[in-house]
Amino acid sequence: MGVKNGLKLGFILHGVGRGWDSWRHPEAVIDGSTNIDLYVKQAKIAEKGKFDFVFVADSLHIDERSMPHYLSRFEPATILSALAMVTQHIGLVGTFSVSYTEPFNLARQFASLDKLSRGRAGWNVVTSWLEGTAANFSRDHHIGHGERYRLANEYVQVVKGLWDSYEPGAIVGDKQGGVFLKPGTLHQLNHKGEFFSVRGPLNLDRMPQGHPVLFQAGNSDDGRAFAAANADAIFSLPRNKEAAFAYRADLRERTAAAGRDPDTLFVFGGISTIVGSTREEVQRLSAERNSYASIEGALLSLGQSFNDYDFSQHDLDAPFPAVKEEWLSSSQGNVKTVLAAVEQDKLTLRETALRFGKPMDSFEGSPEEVADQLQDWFESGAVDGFMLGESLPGQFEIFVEQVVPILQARGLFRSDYSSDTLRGHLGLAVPENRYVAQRHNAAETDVARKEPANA
Ligand SMILES: Cc1cc2nc3c(=O)[nH]c(=O)nc-3n(C[C@H](O)[C@H](O)[C@H](O)COP(=O)(O)O)c2cc1C
Repeated sequence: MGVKNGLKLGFILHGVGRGWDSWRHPEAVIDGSTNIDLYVKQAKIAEKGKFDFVFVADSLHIDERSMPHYLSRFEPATILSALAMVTQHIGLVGTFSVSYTEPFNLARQFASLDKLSRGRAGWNVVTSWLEGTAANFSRDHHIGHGERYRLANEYVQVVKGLWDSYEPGAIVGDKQGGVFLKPGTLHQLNHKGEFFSVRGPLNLDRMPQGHPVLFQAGNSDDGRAFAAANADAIFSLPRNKEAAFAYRADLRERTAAAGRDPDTLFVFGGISTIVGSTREEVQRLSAERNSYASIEGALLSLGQSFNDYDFSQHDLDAPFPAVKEEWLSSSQGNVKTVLAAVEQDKLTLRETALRFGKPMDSFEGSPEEVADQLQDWFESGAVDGFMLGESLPGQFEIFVEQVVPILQARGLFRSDYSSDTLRGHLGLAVPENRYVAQRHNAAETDVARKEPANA
């Protein structure tokens, strides 16, 4: 099985824990989300397990009701740069919002991270879903949903243009000849569009991966269209295998319709695992995990996608509250999924919170049983890989020690890294610099004109 078609694994670094109540576990590290030792430890475990990447999620607005992990956490580029220095192979993926950054700054940050890590950077492109974010960035209003994705499309074109500012080998440093920069190899972008006006060039030469790997995580219609046009990978939170299969099939169709090879967009299903050596142990661990999930936490978690809506003001056992128009401007894909289920199954608020207001779903069982489920989803085309979150402290290490060797023995997952870059792990080509490509194309057209094919 080639690299490109092999199972792919990422791990989400979630400090104090994923969920509103996870911090109460006796082994949860209270300052975990700003604890460099914990991040280093987990990144090293992921690298020992030959994972493709670790992932640092982000958002830019909090209040007292935010998830504990969100309340105080590392800024992604900073922590990923630190992790680059203590790991050698693993990919380093971080979230950055197009709605609250400038393309020039972001292009520079990721080119820096790619150089620091020698080709391991990945950017999770998000548009930010929380209205309150605007007030942290000198704005009166958050940008509307459709406009956010229009902006995202233009933003990505700008950063890709900036990343191509330098042709490969532009800085020759010829001391004898007195030539530092090869003439004609540094280019201005001169972009003028609906949202951005950026001249360039970027003040950083070509990075090892050409462009970092692009991830995206919005699953609204606009989000999927954006991924199909621009991304190398997309995160999803599948509720079951059928839903995951339908989601990936939809993405593959959209990618082909956008004129791309569907095998170049990987779908990562977000799941966690509970691994035990006996059925009783699995049941005990599962009950332990559930004991750190309160209905209050579930309501807060549900509210997160609805622009942090406070569902606790409604009767838990009454039908789900009347839909508010503004919810669709928030995390639209998640909101539509929840509302469709509410409509179909006539759910009460409590039932909705219990179904959707929880951290990632889990695969549970012995190491072999968990490996079986991963294999089944992968081989039935429901996912290209998994984004693992930790269900209980210590479970990730158990996964690496007990499940990964089974996946390796079955030939599903790499036994060692065969590349040093994230693109290499995923089997993705390094994009050709646009100016070099233009010259290649012009040369080919020239040859074709001089040597017309025999009629
Ligand atoms: C595994 C996973 C990780 C995500 N990480 C982030 C993140 O770090 N920041 C963010 O704003 N959204 C993240 N999202 C996406 C949000 O949950 C949300 O769906 C999205 O921002 C809204 O996009 P949409 O309106 O296109 O659905 C993630 C989603 C998944 C499944």
